[in-house]
Amino acid sequence: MVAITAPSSIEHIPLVRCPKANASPPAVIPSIDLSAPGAAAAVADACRSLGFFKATNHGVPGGLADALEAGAMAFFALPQQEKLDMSGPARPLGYGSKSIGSNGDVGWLEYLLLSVSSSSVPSSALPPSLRMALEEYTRAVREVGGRVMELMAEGLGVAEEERAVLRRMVVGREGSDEMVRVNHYPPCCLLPPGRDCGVTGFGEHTDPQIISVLRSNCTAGLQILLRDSARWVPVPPDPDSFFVNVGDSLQVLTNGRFRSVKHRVLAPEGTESRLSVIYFGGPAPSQRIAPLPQVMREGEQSLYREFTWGEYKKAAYKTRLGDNRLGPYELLPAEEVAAK
Ligand SMILES: O=C(O)CCC(=O)C(=O)O
Ligand SMILES: [Fe+2]
Repeated sequence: MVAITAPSSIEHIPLVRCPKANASPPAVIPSIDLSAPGAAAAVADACRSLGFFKATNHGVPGGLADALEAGAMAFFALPQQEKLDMSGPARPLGYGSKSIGSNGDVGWLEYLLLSVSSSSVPSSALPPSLRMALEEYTRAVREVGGRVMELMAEGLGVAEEERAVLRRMVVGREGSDEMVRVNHYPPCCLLPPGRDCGVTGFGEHTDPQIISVLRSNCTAGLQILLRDSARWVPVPPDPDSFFVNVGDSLQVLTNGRFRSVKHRVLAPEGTESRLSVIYFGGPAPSQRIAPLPQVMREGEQSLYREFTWGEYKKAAYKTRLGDNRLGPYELLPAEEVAAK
């Protein structure tokens, strides 16, 4: 079973501007049919080049996401105080509005950040229908994450009997650190439309975990950074598919073969809200994060000083969203790591 728990100031701070990404060919985002032969190679290619791809044919019934979306929109429509009373202010878990983390990052959004535990009984006071929808959805999406991690291992050339090496760090592992985040970006009309800047919904960052699996409604806003050309491109929404992000920890576990993807969200300017739900797959706090022996070539040096997930998470909570959180752990100058 999947249990969702939400422990406990909401701050109103000035908003920041987000450049609109240049229009670019939509085909730039790889779309991978998870059930097709060759999926493992396509996943590895996408994780090497972009750290990001769209996953189709994932087996999760659309009804689960629809139920969650309905429950989440009903929750976000409640008066502010009720939302806070139900889930507590985000510290970092709980209900947050405009402020992300505790280091001054702000965005045009409200959100619920919840931990997912495989054993504990849900203690959150969220409306039961929302909690149930979250649990069902998370159970299904975690499996997608697990399958993708197996494909990643296969695409990295890990021997068949060890292909569960990444999946086992997260899925079904006692004490693993899985979280789910529901982001609601109401339409923002603070800036006149047609300018080359909008309002930041969620500032640029990489996700610190191993993997993130995102699903949104039909409202656009997500952008990713193409590392090679240093260009931000919009990700056209697709509610029937999932978007997979490589997280910082996976970058280290693969000794830089896979690269975590910088991404951000521009607040919607039309009449429709954006609603996204992200499953974050993190390992147990004691998990050592260092290049996997299964992927290292003979004599290959680690590019990173090793750390535990608990240490990295703690450090991440002390930094700003856009900081290079892996920087302090790099053993080679950043340019050399980027050139690898
Ligand atoms: O809402 C989105 O589309 C992305 C949000 C995000 O990157 C995050 O919650 O880490
Ligand atoms: Fe993110």
